Amino acid sequence: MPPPRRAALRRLRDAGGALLDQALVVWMPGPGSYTGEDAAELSLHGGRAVIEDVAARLASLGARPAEPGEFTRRAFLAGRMDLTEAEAVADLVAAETTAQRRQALRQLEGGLRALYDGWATRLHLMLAQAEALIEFPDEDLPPDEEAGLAAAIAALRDEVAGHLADGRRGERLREGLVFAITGPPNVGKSSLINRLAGRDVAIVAPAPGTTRDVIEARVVLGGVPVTLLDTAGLRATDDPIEAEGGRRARARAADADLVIAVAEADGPPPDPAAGLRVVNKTDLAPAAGRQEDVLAVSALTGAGIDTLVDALSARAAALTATAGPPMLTRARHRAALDRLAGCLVRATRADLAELRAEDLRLGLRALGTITGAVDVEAVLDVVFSRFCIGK
Ligand SMILES: Nc1nc2c(ncn2[C@@H]2O[C@H](COP(=O)(O)OP(=O)(O)OP(=O)(O)O)[C@@H](O)[C@H]2O)c(=O)[nH]1
Ligand SMILES: [K+]
Ligand SMILES: [Mg+2]
Repeated sequence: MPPPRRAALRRLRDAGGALLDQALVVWMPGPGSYTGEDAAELSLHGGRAVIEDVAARLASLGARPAEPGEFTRRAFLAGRMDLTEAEAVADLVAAETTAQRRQALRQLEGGLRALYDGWATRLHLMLAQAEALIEFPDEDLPPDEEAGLAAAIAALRDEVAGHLADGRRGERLREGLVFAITGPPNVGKSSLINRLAGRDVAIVAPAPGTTRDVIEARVVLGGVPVTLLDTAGLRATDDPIEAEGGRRARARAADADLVIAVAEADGPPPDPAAGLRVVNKTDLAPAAGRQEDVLAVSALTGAGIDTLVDALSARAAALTATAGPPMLTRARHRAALDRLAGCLVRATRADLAELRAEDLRLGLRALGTITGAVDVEAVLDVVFSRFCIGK
């Protein structure tokens, strides 16, 4: 082995002494390693045979391949990170865009951990106070103890509520957004998705009712991964296949983060209820695009497409803007914080001091499941099963 944390070139050999590869070898003794345990890293020439033969030799020496997320799981169990930081590792590995990478790194650096640990410290303090008020109701506690506790619980209740009311911006950035293109048949929805995706994802044809299935294209807008959906044109129809297309279009649009309603330049205007309104085919009727808050484009000539991309990028950025305090990034966190918020609301209204203390205790438990401070076994498999193998 080379000296600790120094890369050195070494010859790797099989059981009979035959050369397997030349490799860079790094030896990282615990506890100062990623998992806290002794670890060695081999940088091999990447060929399949090299990797298989070296892996077989390592297996014959007693090693086995890691489970998904096993290295990070061990790092968590060794106390080198909390669960929010472990999840940030998975997010960092999966990050497709700069904004996602930044959010993951911020969480890996302990942004969420600091916030939640701070809340846990305050809850512990409140719980101690609440219990003191049960144990020694008439003794020499300062007279404003009761009022101070009530104010502290109310303040945390409001902070948690504020953190939850973030428009799901952190989760949206982590998961990516969905923008659905909708409108009547033949207005050029498929032509538009092909323009925005920069490739031929959807069939374009002069006949109305061409698109039936929902067609997806992944793009990056404003640093955010966005799945664009092209949908069937909506109209009354006797054709059961087209009707099913319409049903799918409505269902997907209902779940989308943004609905882009498209209309034709010489037809009725786009749906006023949509998040973004576009008039297409302005090459045929140029005056039609001059309505307020409607973007005029031509999927055929490309006119106005840059402005549309800018508008979509601005929406994507606004839906995921994560300035200020660290953002909630996962449904798992949101579920636990919803429980905490409920406990705090009950604690502020509790008639009995004993019930108030119990609500604070339950709130602390809910918070602890996020960082991994309590109930660890129950959440570990959920967290680490989502990792890629090798991390
Ligand atoms: N002149 C002109 N024609 C366009 C424009 N955009 C699309 N078209 C044409 O309009 C017709 C319908 O386009 P599609 O993209 O298939 O329209 P769609 O809304 O997806 O249609 P359905 O899937 O049937 O609802 C095709 O013949 C296109 O070539 C445009 O900006 N200008
Ligand atoms: K069509
Ligand atoms: Mg279409």
